[in-house]
Amino acid sequence: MTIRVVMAGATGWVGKALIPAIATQADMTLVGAVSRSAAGRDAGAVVGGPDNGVTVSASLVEALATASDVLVDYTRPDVVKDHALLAISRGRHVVIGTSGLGATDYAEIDAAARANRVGVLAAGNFSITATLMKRFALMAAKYVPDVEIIDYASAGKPDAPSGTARELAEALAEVRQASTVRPASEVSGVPATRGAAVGAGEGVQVHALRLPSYILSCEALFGLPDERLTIRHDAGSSAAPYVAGTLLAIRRVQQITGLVRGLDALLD
Ligand SMILES: NC(=O)C1=CN([C@@H]2O[C@H](COP(=O)(O)OP(=O)(O)OC[C@H]3O[C@@H](n4cnc5c(N)ncnc54)[C@H](O)[C@@H]3O)[C@@H](O)[C@H]2O)C=CC1
Ligand SMILES: O=C(O)C1=N[C@H](C(=O)O)C[C@H](O)C1
Repeated sequence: MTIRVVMAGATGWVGKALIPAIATQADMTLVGAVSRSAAGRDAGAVVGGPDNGVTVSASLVEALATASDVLVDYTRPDVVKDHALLAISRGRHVVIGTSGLGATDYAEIDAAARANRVGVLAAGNFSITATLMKRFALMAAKYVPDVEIIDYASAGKPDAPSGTARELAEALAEVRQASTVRPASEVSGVPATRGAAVGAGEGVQVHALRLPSYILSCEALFGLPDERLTIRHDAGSSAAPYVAGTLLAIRRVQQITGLVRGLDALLD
């Protein structure tokens, strides 16, 4: 049966790439789209393609009045959690691309999804190579106890750390061995320059840079005496890398109950 998809953030950078991609998939159909600025217009036309017969809604509540299976959210950090909880309460599965949420938010979303017997698939980064970076970093953490993350993004990015860095830090914090580095709390000077510990336990230090010219890059640095390993991902300037991973998530989320975090969970 065709998967009926609602896209929130339809006219955004990622939404504009996803809507035409969904239209070319034989096993899914766009049945709803949300954008306040484009409300009332045809969703295909607002992203620069042919009409697709879907009228853009001004709110998610409005879009969910039509029957659907999966909500895909690429909106804003201050919007995504309410969207996810609303869709879950209406029995929809949810694919979360939007950044800004952390372990505590995801625990709440997981509980709501289990209570409503739906699936949620959230990934800080739906690109294949960013997912491989996470997988390789988790492998390295088995052998190297000391790791820190540098998160590079554009000057105007509204959240820090990025979804990519946050998911990576939280995953590494779960598997890391005890650090050999002097704790930031025992450093004199300006301890905040040591970054923020993200994740459970001692966490992983994350350093978020925000500067013009960056798009999004993420680096996991592992140090041992006299040697160092850097695992780095660089995103380019188009949203193309996130399309295939999001389509995969749309296909798989209906087989899940509760939350799965990270595209790596879907790769063999
Ligand atoms: N997980 C991943 O692989 C990726 C995640 N992202 C994240 O996805 C989010 C969106 O990224 P972009 O598309 O670049 O942002 P964008 O700013 O280009 O698009 C966001 C869209 O959401 C709309 N929006 C805001 N509030 C809304 C609401 N209440 N209801 C409906 N629509 C609303 C905005 O008007 C805008 O059109 C960001 O948090 C970004 O960090 C971006 C790229 C990849
Ligand atoms: O805001 C962005 O642009 C991006 N955000 C995602 C994040 O927060 O990790 C990832 C993507 O590469 C671009």
